[in-house]
Amino acid sequence: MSDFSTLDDADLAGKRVLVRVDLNVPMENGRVSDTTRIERVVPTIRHIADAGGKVILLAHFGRPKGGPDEINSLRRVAEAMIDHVGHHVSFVPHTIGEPAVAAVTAMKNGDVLLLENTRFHKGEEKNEDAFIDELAALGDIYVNDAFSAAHRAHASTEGLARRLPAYAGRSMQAELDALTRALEKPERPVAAIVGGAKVSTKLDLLGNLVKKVDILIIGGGMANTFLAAQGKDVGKSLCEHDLTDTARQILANAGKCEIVLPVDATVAKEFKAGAASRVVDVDNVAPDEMILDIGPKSIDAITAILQRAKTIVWNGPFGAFELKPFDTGTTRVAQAAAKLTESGSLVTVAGGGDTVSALNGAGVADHFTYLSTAGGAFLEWLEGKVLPGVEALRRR
Ligand SMILES: Nc1ncnc2c1ncn2[C@@H]1O[C@H](COP(=O)(O)OP(=O)(O)O)[C@@H](O)[C@H]1O
Ligand SMILES: O=C(OP(=O)(O)O)[C@H](O)COP(=O)(O)O
Repeated sequence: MSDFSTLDDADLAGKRVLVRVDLNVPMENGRVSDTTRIERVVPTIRHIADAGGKVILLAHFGRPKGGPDEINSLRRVAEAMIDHVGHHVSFVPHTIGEPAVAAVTAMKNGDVLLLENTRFHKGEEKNEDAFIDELAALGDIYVNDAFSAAHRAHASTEGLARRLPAYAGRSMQAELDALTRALEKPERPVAAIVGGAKVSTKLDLLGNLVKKVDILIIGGGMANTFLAAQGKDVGKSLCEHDLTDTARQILANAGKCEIVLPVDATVAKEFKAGAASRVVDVDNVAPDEMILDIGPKSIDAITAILQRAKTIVWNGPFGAFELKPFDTGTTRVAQAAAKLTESGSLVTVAGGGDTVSALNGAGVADHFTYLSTAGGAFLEWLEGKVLPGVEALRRR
């Protein structure tokens, strides 16, 4: 980590420290359902607070469209943080402007304050100078502890690092160290598992990923788009029909990489826990049904691949794991991977807010080689891409 200044290099006492964290945590019924991302930033928060700095947390939540909304407010996340941080975490429902300035001005050394969702301002995702200026006015120094958002060149992940003295936080350091250690020279065959729901933002990655891995296993909503690209009727499934051309190109240009798609699926007519479901081959999904998980034949095929792989990298669940029984595919594959890790025959690295939540739910999180907080950022790092949030921290 000699490329970066870290908290060990920073003079923190009395300073207003803007700390970018990733609090884009899974929520169920209005409550944080997995606290991994919160737990991972606690060492940085405590270090700054204990050194007498004022900790001003910046984070995004969800993908709000055009301004503030209650569902994407960080208020409930602030409440969930208090148990973990061991300090009171104040919350102000503003990111910039007079109320944010007033809240920062009232802080004492060692206080922790969370500002409202940075994405409530269009300048965040556009990385606009005017928004960077408003954020920079709230702090003396900047710390980035959000590796999982480092693939975004946004004001709070990239712009601020160019404006203020910038440091890598403890979690940022730990992620880069752990991923480098586990995956710099991976034992082959390497299998990547990519599933989940962020099809449009992750599909493009697969074109490069097939050049890096020996086997690409596609699941979740991502697989539905590939099945549609093969001309199958996926009914009401989560599917990006306008990306089927991209999916077809990825299949056509896979080269030596073996691409594995589900052969069967658990389908239902309703997107809810306990919905009446049936198992069908992927050719037989009815127009009013949606694929909510992979089926037993697919689970067997994937666990057989794990037996011959030496390394797996995994982002994105195989199904809508929050709704039982549609967690079955993810849980069964995760349990098989954990067993092989324990026996020493497989290195298992998984990442992503929901993926980690699913693996925690499956009771295997402690048995994987490494769990990253990052999903998309982890995949981009794996592709060898420059991550803007990491790049901006490098000493110049
Ligand atoms: N077949 C499916 N249909 C609908 N949603 C799905 C399906 N498979 C997976 N998902 C959803 O994908 C979400 C996680 O995707 P994503 O955000 O890409 O993962 P991560 O946060 O780990 O990077 C979960 O909320 C899960 O319910
Ligand atoms: O949850 C995140 O990414 P992930 O789902 O790929 O793990 C990050 O907070 C980035 O969110 P974004 O994909 O809306 O930019």
